Amino acid sequence: MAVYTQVSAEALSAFLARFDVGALVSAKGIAEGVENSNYLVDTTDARFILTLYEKRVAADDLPYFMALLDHLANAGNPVPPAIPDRDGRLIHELEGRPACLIQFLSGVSVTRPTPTQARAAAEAMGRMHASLSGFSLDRPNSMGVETWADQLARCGRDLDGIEAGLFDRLSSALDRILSRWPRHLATSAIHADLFPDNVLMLDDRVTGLIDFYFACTDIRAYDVAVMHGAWAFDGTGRVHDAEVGDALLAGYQSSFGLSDDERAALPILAEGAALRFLLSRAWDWLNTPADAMVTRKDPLAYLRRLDFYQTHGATIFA
Ligand SMILES: Nc1ncnc2c1ncn2[C@@H]1O[C@H](COP(=O)(O)OP(=O)(O)OP(=O)(O)O)[C@@H](O)[C@H]1O
Ligand SMILES: N[C@@H](CCO)C(=O)O
Repeated sequence: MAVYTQVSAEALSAFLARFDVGALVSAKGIAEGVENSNYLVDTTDARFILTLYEKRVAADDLPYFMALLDHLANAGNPVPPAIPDRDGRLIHELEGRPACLIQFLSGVSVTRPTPTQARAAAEAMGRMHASLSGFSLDRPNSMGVETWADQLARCGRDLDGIEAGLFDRLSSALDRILSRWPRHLATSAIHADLFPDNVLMLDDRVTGLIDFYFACTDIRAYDVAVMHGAWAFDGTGRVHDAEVGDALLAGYQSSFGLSDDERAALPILAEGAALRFLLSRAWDWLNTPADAMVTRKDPLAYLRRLDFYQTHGATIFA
């Protein structure tokens, strides 16, 4: 569940009174998501998402995220901008937390994307990248390549409790990735976490790209690599779905495209993306009690992707 901070009806009514959005009708906590507290809020005028930012989202980063969403929404991308209050403010405080009232988008996230849905989602990512060429704000990637050595070190030999030999395997994977990382490729603002649960769809149409709280400046083609790892495998990471992977690349190509250098770098970018999610999941695995309310995500599902990309990356991205 993801409602860490309870909001009283009184506090919510007073909060909504700062906006031109009508009066409170109902508010329900949303179970999905693990990072922030989200509520579905209905008013006499419309439906909204209320997000209270918990500890993983730094309040100082919110202006960047909100500017990015605003830029993308103005360029016609299906992303949910924050609603300004009567004074034009986007970022507020509620129940002691930074909070934003966000446009509600219809659609549901798919759990097992079809090739057609994957193609549509990657097309939407390509259009987003096209819109970001004029976006000038910067945010370093807090989970980027420069952080992986520290993340590996802080997990340390505890990794071997997840799987025997894991620390050594990841140390050599990291060496391999760092020595080949394509630092020369074009950078841009990227989403950096465009998993199926962050894409809302109605049938085969993308109605929303959400959860921009890892967005940052990084190698643009890395966004494609993250998406490939998240979409083109089953949840365990054991089964690679080549049709979905090919559809993703075709969709991205049709709306934005990869240069020859970017395409050639996809295998190592995909290894890096697999290591990034492996490390964050492993840290959470080691530091979240097994009986916590939040479901821990399996780090080994990303070890399997890492192995797959090391063995087959050059072939599948050829
Ligand atoms: N703008 C929106 N319109 C409609 N539904 C939304 C919107 N934003 C979020 N949601 C719903 O709330 C859920 C949680 O949102 P989100 O993924 O942003 O949460 P999070 O806690 O940051 O999660 P994560 O674990 O994915 O980082 C989504 O799965 C979706 O169902
Ligand atoms: N999408 C991430 C969690 C949020 O970053 C994962 O599945 O590990």
